[in-house]
Amino acid sequence: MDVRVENLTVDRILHDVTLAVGSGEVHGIVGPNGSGKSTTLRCVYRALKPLKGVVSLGGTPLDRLPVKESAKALAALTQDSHVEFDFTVAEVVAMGRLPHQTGFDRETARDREICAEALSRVDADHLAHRSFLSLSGGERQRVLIARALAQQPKVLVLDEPTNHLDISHQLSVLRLVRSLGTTVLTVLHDLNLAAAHCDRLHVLHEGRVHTTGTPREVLTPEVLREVFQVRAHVVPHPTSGVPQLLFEHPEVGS
Ligand SMILES: Nc1ncnc2c1ncn2[C@@H]1O[C@H](COP(=O)(O)OP(=O)(O)OP(=O)(O)O)[C@@H](O)[C@H]1O
Repeated sequence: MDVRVENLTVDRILHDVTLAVGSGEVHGIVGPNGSGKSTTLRCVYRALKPLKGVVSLGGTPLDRLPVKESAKALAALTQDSHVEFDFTVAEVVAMGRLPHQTGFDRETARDREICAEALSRVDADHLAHRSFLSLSGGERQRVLIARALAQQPKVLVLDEPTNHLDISHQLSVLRLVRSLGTTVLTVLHDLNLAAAHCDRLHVLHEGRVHTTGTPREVLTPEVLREVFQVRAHVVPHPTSGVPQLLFEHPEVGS
């Protein structure tokens, strides 16, 4: 299922943001703090109604898609994905199945199987009976990713999914996300991870799309200087060839 964002405008925050994610592609949104990345995602997962512009899922504008349908199609891991009450991890992941259930439906054996598999994919099956609130930041993040996977969405929207994760889990979560074959739109702060794991990147700057393209097209010293105000060397990764950035220390050559 493809995602189209056209001329998205949110009062004083986003200005005519347009981007498209092809079905099954993994796209990253990158940009400095406050550039509008989370606000763009909020419009996609329907937490925010734009002043102007349209978000479409599979060619249908969100305002013509019943909430239940978009909840089935799209899962979001957000900066506000909080769990307030003392649920167990298994209960939190089971919430991912709710859009697929109706009325007084009870959880089926298949639901439980899907949830167990989702937990196992993020290396968290051993946490199933723990209280969610007792988990570390990284463990919580993996459980919230499992909840999104349990939803079996066609589109995954992720706001900094590697937050709190150690390097091994950062890599395994991004590899997993890529292996799903699901359409993914993710905000990532780490530009090297974004280059390695995304098909295309959209660089946001002051609420506008500054540049869009493959990591090689987008992550140039010029864009990094103009948008992020850093000096960087771009070198090919020795095995994968994807661009990787080496940042210049501020006092070096300044
Ligand atoms: N509800 C709101 N009311 C007023 N300003 C807002 C609101 N939501 C976001 N903003 C502002 O809009 C700008 C963009 O915010 P957004 O969270 O989209 O940025 P971001 O690129 O995700 O930033 P970060 O990298 O720091 O997470 C920021 O200046 C933020 O303070």
